Amino acid sequence: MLSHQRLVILDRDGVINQDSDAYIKSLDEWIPYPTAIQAIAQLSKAGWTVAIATNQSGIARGYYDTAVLTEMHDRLNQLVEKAGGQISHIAYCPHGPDDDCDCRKPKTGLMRQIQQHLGLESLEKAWVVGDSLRDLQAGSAMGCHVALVRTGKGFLTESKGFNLEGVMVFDDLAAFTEWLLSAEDDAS
Ligand SMILES: O=P(O)(O)OC[C@@H](O)[C@H]1O[C@@H](OP(=O)(O)O)[C@@H](O)[C@@H](O)[C@@H]1O
Ligand SMILES: [Mg+2]
Ligand SMILES: [Zn+2]
Repeated sequence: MLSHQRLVILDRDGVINQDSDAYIKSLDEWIPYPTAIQAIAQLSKAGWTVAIATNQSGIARGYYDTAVLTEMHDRLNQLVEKAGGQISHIAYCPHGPDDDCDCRKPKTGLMRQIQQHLGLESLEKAWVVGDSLRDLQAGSAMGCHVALVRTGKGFLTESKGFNLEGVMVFDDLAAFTEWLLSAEDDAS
């Protein structure tokens, strides 16, 4: 049982890699933010557990399949491991908006999958970092701390406004990571 919640759950598109309104449909279209890869490695090296919770409705829409998604996630894991870090679990929702599944954010099924995979009693005190309101809603529903990044759809999400308490806003994942690790230093 992982005792304390030094856990960060990341949204993928728009946080770790560039997003597109045309979906990320192939390995060639999956373009990571270099600073995000470094940030994930930094979190790992500082003893944080990193997991990912991502909606992938492009599968239900027929734009790509799970084999292509696996190629993207293998590349992501390679890059993070090469930078000295690791990703503990990638939870994805392959369903579409009309499939009424339990896992499409803002529902909490992906978060609960990560919780179960890590053997945690709760996700309270874990951090959820996303670029869309649904990411923050899913995290908030699980009692997590939530942070919005301005990359991907984040700037638009911020400009639209949201009625969620306690959302911290950062320019990107690197800025969130720098804040989190320095806040921890100050507290120690
Ligand atoms: O940000 P995460 O959860 O990692 O992934 C988001 C993607 O699955 C896609 O989600 C879609 O939303 P709809 O699924 O069509 O509502 C659109 O926002 C696309 O632009 C985006 O690439
Ligand atoms: Mg996103
Ligand atoms: Zn689903």
